[in-house]
Amino acid sequence: MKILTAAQTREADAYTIREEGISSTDLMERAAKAFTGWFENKFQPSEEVHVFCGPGNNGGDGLAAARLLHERKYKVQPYIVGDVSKASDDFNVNLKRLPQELQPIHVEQPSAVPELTDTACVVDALFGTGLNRPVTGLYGEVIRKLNSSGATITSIDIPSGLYSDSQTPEEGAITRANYTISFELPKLAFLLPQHENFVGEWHVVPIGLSQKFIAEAKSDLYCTKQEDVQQFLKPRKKFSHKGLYGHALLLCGGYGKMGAAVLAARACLRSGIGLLTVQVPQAGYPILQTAVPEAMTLTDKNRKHLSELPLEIDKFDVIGIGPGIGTERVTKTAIGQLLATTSHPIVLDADAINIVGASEKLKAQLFKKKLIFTPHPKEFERLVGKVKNDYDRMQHLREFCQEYGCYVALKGSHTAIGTPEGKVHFNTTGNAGLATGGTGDALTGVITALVGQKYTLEEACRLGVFVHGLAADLALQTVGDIAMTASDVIDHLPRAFLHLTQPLP
Ligand SMILES: NC(=O)C1=CN([C@@H]2O[C@H](COP(=O)(O)OP(=O)(O)OC[C@H]3O[C@@H](n4cnc5c(N)ncnc54)[C@H](OP(=O)(O)O)[C@@H]3O)[C@@H](O)[C@H]2O)[C@@H](O)CC1
Ligand SMILES: [K+]
Repeated sequence: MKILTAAQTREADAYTIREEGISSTDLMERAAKAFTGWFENKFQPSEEVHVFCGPGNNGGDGLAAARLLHERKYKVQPYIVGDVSKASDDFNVNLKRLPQELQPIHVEQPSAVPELTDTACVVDALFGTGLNRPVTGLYGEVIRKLNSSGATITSIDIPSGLYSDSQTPEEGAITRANYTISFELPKLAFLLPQHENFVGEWHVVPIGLSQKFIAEAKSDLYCTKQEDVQQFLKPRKKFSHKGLYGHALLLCGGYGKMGAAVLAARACLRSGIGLLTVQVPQAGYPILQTAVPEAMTLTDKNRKHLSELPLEIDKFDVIGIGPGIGTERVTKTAIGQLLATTSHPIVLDADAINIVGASEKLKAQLFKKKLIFTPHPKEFERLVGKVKNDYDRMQHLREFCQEYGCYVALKGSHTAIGTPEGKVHFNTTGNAGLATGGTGDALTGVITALVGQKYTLEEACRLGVFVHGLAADLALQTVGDIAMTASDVIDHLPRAFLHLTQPLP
């Protein structure tokens, strides 16, 4: 699914109106119906609903929604905030459509906003994608009052004051929504962690914008949805054998961190790899052989740390390296050798990333190799330096991938996958249960397995991150996010793959 800018969304609206020959008022009615459809499923008619409308089409949506909710017997009070002498045409049409008994309160002073109780619902329709400067003055005061009220806030299209696709200036007030109901496509701002407290739980509702326009619109930004990964998921063939599904090598584990190797290995096996060899320091041999009997185990000559590469390294289809390896000198040397001597696709995680990030010499060896990095934000900063905010981080992600010709899965609640072409794919599965040790090791195993099965590096990243998050979402139903462990995620990988191959009810 593509992500468009606010300007492109306006063009999509205009194009749809032209192509379909419908009026902009009808499109607004569709949007308001899509919004109230969601709202009615969430809130009871017994709730009092306060709808705050600004002067543009977002305010027009608010007025239309107020009318529709009133018809469905909600106790609705619309508010018109600020000077609306230059309000949009569709705002004015919907103002006139308000029934006699639904008269709006005009808010010209912040004091006109009533004290709202914790049980009140607020619909925030002050500004949408037409926002063109930071929100200050009366509108800013109103937003601050709503934010501190304790009412449950649902924003129409986007929290008012939040810029859709660039950094909101510090002086601008932004609604802190509990829910955001966005039309047709998500906005880039929803996918960035710094906006979590403004956007709340977000949902996209379709309003029938032109699919032709969206397909042709230029964008490097995407959301990965289930139907996207299902398009390239490879079914298992009937007449197949393990040799067809790749032989992976995992270079993982260190003294006190053999668990990382166990988790990566178990996740790799649960993601369809044909054969798996794990090389661990000597101390890890009995652990691996006992905990993961399906994997072949090689031992390093070093008892505690990764210090060498296997002799027959060429026989492997893919190498995953990093979980639990530490940053000893001998390990740095082994990584230097790996980058210098092999042409394998390599998945680098954890301390493998830290080691590369700390050495200009190693970085110089990254160019034009088949590499996937899976850093969390701190590890990513070790690769690219300090970043200022989430937009800056995304810019660095694109530049790093373009410069080195590699893939980076930057982990977060919407993991962002950068590609050498400068595209970014945001993931849409996963939950807070993943914020626990070992889930990253599991992801390394999953992606390594997919590369081994000849998925392209881009497919392996997108499918790997998606299915790993989906496994966590399925685990959520039985263990919840507080108790979730990396092993729970791995244990749910089979159901996650099943869900993709034969969707469950
Ligand atoms: N197009 C369609 O058919 C459909 C559109 N839809 C809906 O329309 C929304 C976009 O509507 P929109 O383009 O009218 O912009 P919107 O966000 O309401 O605000 C513009 C107004 O705000 C003003 N203003 C801006 N910034 C300001 C500030 N900081 N402080 C104060 N004022 C500020 C600006 O005034 P001006 O800049 O002239 O002062 C102008 O009056 C979109 O999000 C979706 O909800 C759906 O119904 C589907 C069909
Ligand atoms: K809004």
